Amino acid sequence: MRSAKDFFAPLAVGAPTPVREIPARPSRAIHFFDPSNEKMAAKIPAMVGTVDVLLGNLEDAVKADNKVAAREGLVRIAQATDFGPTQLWTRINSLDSPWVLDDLTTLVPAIGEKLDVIMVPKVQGAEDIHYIDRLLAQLEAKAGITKPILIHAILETARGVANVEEICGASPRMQGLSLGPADLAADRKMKTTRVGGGHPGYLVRQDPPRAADGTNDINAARTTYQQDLWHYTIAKMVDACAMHGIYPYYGPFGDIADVVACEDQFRNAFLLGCVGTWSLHPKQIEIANRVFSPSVEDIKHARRVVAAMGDGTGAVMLDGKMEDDASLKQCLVLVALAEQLAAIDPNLKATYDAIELEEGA
Ligand SMILES: CC(C)(COP(=O)(O)OP(=O)(O)OC[C@H]1O[C@@H](n2cnc3c(N)ncnc32)[C@H](O)[C@@H]1OP(=O)(O)O)[C@@H](O)C(=O)NCCC(=O)NCCSC(=O)C[C@](C)(O)C(=O)O
Ligand SMILES: [Mg+2]
Repeated sequence: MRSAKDFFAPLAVGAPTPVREIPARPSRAIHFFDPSNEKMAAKIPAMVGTVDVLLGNLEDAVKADNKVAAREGLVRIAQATDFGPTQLWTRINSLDSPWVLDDLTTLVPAIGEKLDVIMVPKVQGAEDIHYIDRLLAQLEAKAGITKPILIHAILETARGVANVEEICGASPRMQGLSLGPADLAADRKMKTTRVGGGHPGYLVRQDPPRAADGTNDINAARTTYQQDLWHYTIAKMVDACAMHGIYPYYGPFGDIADVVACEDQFRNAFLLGCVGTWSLHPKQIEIANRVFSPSVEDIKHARRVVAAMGDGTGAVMLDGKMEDDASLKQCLVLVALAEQLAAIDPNLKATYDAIELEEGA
């Protein structure tokens, strides 16, 4: 374990000083593209400004034969594109793969100044983060990179989930975590065959009604309630991230056609504390942007509570409900998020500004 006083010292002579706080940059949708897919790659420059994060994916979903083309394609796109307010991330290959070392030694010197975050798949424990942390520092120092590249870990093994707290606290570069439901399901030996989302077999059934003779009528029709397979893991991620001042994200929803269930999963994650999710197809960006932006109703209510609470102490009644310091703090989370998003999204700013006008009228 590093001494607390050394935690924020660079891990290589000449590497940039680690950040003390992870910037709260909007990242409602992390949009995945395969830089070796020419049709997809051609669409990326025009997507700048329409999505918070563009992520060049080098790992799974890129064919083994295309790994080099994907890496080189990402370098070309990054060098040729002005990303403006949109962040550029990449997902490198896993640490045990034959490609990851070349991913890092190619990307950092070529586009290190443009890369905001490197997503590391299949992280098992703090040792994986320590390895990337030191290597990035060496590469940054060699290339003269001026701002540290941040690290995002995907939780997609049982060991990773068990070690989630030490992963979050392993480096000042840690930006956040995403759920990797497909690999995680396989590693845990869950009996599912999907990429994220629910399952009709994972349910709770209503108790049987009483029959006339006082016994349970187990043949009566009973409602079933589908449960969320991912609740435990997401909640665990959210706590670990909050504890370390970094950001939790949902992850992929593979049923691209089912936009309704996708929205439900995204909203569950938003309500539980996640700041964003992945988008695998352009149609998921709009869903993510909408779901991970506080609604007009929530902001209206939050601003009323802030106004009613005055100096922030005590308790007041609003619409028949008690509001106090703790509900005020929840409202301030929403108000702060709305302000961050309005700063980069003019449509949202206009929507939130209109609430103020309505209130002032
Ligand atoms: C699902 C696929 C195959 C459907 O691709 P398609 O071409 O069949 O779809 P489409 O509806 O026909 O596409 C319409 C248009 O949109 C384009 N397009 C389509 N997708 C994109 C995109 N992402 N970005 C930019 N453009 C895109 C596509 O090229 C096409 O262009 P066109 O109109 O000119 O013909 C395709 O969208 C895709 O490959 N998406 C990315 C998949 C991906 O990155 N998967 C890895 C992340 S999930 C994961 O790794 C799991 C995890 C965490 O590891 C774990 O749980 O363990
Ligand atoms: Mg995976």
